[in-house]
Amino acid sequence: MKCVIGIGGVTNGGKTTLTNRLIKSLPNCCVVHQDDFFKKPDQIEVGEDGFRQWDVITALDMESMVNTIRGWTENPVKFAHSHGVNVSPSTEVADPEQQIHILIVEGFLLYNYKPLMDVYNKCYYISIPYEECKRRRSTRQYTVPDPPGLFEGHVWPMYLKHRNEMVESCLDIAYLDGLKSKEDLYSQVESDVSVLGSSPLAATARAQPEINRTSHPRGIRSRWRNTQERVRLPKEAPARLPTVLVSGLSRSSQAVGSRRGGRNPARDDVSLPVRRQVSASRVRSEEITHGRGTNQARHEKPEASTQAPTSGVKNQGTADFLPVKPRHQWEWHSCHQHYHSMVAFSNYDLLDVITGRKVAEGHKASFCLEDTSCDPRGLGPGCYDTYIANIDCQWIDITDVPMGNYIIF
Ligand SMILES: Nc1ncnc2c1ncn2[C@@H]1O[C@H](COP(=O)(O)OP(=O)(O)O)[C@@H](O)[C@H]1O
Ligand SMILES: NC(=O)c1ccc[n+]([C@@H]2O[C@H](COP(=O)(O)O)[C@@H](O)[C@H]2O)c1
Repeated sequence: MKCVIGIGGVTNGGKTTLTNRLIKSLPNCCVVHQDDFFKKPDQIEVGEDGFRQWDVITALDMESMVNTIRGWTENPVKFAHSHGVNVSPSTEVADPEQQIHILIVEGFLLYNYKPLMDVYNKCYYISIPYEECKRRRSTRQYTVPDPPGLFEGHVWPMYLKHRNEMVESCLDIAYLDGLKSKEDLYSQVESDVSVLGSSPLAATARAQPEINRTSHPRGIRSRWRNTQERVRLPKEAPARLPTVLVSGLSRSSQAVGSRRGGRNPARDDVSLPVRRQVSASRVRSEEITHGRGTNQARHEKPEASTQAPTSGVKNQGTADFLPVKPRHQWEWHSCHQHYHSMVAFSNYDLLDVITGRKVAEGHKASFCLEDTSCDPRGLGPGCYDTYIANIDCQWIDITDVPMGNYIIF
């Protein structure tokens, strides 16, 4: 029986500490650290904000990480041997399917990479508040030290962005409060894991004294994904789908494309990211024009509003990024004074910079996505489209938002 446990969470939340404690007590337990898959500094892009973009998925060699996890899935005993992990003697001889094998995958961006989403039998996510995170981070030495302002300007905004995306992905995640003591966090996870020991498949593992089988609250068992299912990983590295880059921040869209001009049988599967950070720019109180009064009309600009910043959308993939709707179905938007080929491309909300709480909601922004630089049909590979900030109807109503520091997501 194989079981993959994800220990995800904010930087310095205590992921490594918890993982190290677990591997000491769990039988036949291997670990994959996401940090080991960071690309070299010269391969990390520098954003418009001047910071190296360490906290985005493209800073990591995720294909290599998937391959490593696949290696464990295919032969956990061999994997354990090659990683210096002792396996219990009975495991050496018995049918591997009748033994417990655990893999802990630990990292800050575990649940934002589609090929890995189905891999976990159990997902944990550790959070700590902004001030504590900043404090812990200030004492940490990474291979490349943090330049001044990186935490506030890049690390934390990216954490909020990815956490929001993760929440929207509806993965079944158990949230852990990283302010709890190290021992409390360990006990909480260990009591979940001990459920494994009571599974009929784990009969042989029951004899192992190092699993402390504490009683567990009702219902926890059902929160485990079926560990008898085989861990699913893509057979090959994911195809290079059209990927779009917005304002220097990239994330794979889940779009399936075709060669330019060709038929695209999967067009209706094109699912665009509905939420995208357009910039980590801070909306300072003095930048917000405050006026009272409400204005609920959908396309009427309220007295107090802030405008979404300019966003550039670039197709970084190798296939076309095409609208789902044919041209005759595109809608004329009088507010923007142009046609829209897709209803909802992005959604800008205003979040409190520290708590990440949504304080004001922008409406869904639709786009027509035509090449600014190349051909006027969709976005070809390497082409981009720009939506400048002064295009109307990209505002967020901040009439009822108190003065403060916010991020537009
Ligand atoms: N539960 C906890 N309470 C207080 N400090 C903790 C806790 N867990 C970890 N730490 C401390 O926080 C720092 C970061 O921990 P680490 O496990 O390396 O975090 P991560 O792997 O999530 O980046 C370390 O100094 C560690 O000792
Ligand atoms: N390991 C490295 O090479 C390296 C370099 C620069 C920054 N980082 C930082 O590592 C963090 C993720 O790791 P932790 O979750 O262990 O803190 C990211 O926030 C990133 O900024 C790592």
